Amino acid sequence: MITMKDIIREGNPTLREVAEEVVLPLSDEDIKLGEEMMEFLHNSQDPVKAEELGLRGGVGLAAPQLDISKRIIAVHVPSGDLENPEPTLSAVMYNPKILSHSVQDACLGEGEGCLSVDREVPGYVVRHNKITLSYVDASGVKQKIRLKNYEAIVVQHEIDHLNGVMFYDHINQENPYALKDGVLVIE
Ligand SMILES: OCN(O)CCCc1ccccc1
Ligand code: NI
Repeated sequence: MITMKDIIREGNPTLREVAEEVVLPLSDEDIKLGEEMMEFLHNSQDPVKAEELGLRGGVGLAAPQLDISKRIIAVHVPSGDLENPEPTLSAVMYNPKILSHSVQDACLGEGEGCLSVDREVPGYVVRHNKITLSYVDASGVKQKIRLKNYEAIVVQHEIDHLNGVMFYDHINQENPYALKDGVLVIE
């Protein structure tokens, strides 16, 4: 089971590597890894388990954060509405690829954090508001989906990890809260 000790922190060179494409058909090892990554996200969002296991809550995780330089990410975005417990996005994605994106940019009003970064780094992380994404799912089936707003932000954060990019690389050093006209701030 994945816990915080398995997550590498900034300074580890793996976080700055471009990860390798996963070989298809998916190996049992890569399928099991995806399952463990998703299990970590579920546990990290369960107050009892997160407390027991000392987990930081996360809505996404990328294999390079486990010192595994493979293009695998897991995302699990809860709906945040107790009436409707269905997550708005839950998937293990192999070889995810952004096929196209909106001209419109967006950022989270509260900025971003990262399980591999044990410090606050304030500032807007400007990303694409909408993306069209392809990936291979855990059954080996090629998927093509469109995401927007928070879900699109999360997936871009994870795909950045596959390319050795950290969220703070996007923050304007001169003025962390500088915003060009038209950037959507998602609260
Ligand atoms: O890479 C996953 N991770 O470090 C957990 C945090 C994920 C995340 C946090 C804020 C905005 C988008 C994504
Ligand atoms: Ni991260």
